Amino acid sequence: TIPLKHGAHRIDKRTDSVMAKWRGYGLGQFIHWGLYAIPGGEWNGKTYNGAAEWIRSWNGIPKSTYDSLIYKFNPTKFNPESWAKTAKQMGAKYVTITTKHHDGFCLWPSKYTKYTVANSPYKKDIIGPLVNAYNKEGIDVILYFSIMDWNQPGWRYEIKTKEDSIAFEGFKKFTRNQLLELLNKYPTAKGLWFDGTWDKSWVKQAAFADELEKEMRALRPGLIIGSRFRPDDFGKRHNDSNGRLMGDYEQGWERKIPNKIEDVHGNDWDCVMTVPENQWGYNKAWNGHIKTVNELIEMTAKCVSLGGNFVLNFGPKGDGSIRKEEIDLAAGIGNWMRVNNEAIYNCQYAGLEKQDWGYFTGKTGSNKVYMIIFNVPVSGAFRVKLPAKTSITTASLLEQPNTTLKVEEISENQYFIHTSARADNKPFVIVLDLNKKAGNASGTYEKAK
Ligand SMILES: COc1ccc([C@H]2[C@H](O)[C@H](O)[C@H](C)N2C)cc1
Repeated sequence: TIPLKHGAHRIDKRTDSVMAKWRGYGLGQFIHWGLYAIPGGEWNGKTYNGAAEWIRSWNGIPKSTYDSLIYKFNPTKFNPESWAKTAKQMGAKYVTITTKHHDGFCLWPSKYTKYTVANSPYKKDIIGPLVNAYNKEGIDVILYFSIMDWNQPGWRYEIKTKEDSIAFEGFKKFTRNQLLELLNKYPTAKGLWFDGTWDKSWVKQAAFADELEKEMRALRPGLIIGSRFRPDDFGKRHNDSNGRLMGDYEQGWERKIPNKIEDVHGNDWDCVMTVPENQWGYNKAWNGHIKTVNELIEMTAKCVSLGGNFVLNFGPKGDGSIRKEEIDLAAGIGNWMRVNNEAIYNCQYAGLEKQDWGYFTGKTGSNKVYMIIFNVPVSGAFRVKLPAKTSITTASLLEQPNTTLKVEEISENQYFIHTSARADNKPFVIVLDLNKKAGNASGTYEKAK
């Protein structure tokens, strides 16, 4: 291996209780909210074709015009309790909230810049009431923070001159100040979700980022920081130059889901997903394919079946209300989660061979395996293949626990589970009680060779 001073500092998954709780969340909510929600992807009757939260980078709106949107930020319909209730009803166990996106506008009254809610007509802190409202609903909060900050004069895409490096040193101090400010102002935040760390300037800051990460972890023991924060000695991100994961979980699954367990490389991970193809901030038009409740339930099941969490993004409007389509999706997902969340919460990769009818999830530390069914075979029988010396004690419908299902042994460790035809076309769950934990002895997946 290549000797690194600032590579991964931990080889395997974290084993502490804070991370174990994160591992079991299953379903989360992402909130992208800021000045970009005011234009909502359009300006002067023209539509911006990129992601709405990137509209400042479009030549359809002058940068100074965008920056003066701070004087229009007055979300009269902002109601943190109703946002938190929507997430609770959906079944989200954690929420990731943008404190500052790339445009540099801070949703908290930061002492280190004027470009915050404090200098908007709204005046008040947004992050504090959101953290409190979500925590009151029993939902943990992760703070999204963009290192790249288009509002900061000291930010540089690349450090070319002496002047650049002096300016960037000031920017690094500013960044550290804001991060410590966030951790001190919102002590119940469980983690930080970093973004905007791909620029040439930042990937040269291995030592600074390593020091800062250590300082934040010391300030907030148990803090969860993903793979997208710091570069290693050679500027490698997400995985260091020895292929080891930086941070506590893989953040690379953005709008994509792994297809097989080998793709996960034995890491913790979450998938952050947009409802349209690629819009995080509020976008009026919402062109193209808008994902349905069933699609989103299947994405949740697929993520949990491969040992990850699924985090669905909401883009509240500039006035602070959440659009009806998102409210309806949250309600639809919640209706399914209310009945079936036992197959999602505190479940992991079951270590069983994937079958066409859907996804296996395994209850952490138990012999229970769930079959989340999306494709009913024309035969009506659901194939299950178990490792050697593992057998099915009982099979039942999660929604009707006392109905045992017929289990037909086909051959050594292969079975057909039979169920009667179902009226609705909703995904459903079969629960298997096995005679011992599925997969390998530890029930968790061995690191990919
Ligand atoms: C360079 O292409 C990018 C960079 C950052 C993003 C941001 C999005 O604005 C959103 O915040 C997402 C989580 N993040 C990766 C999207 C595309």
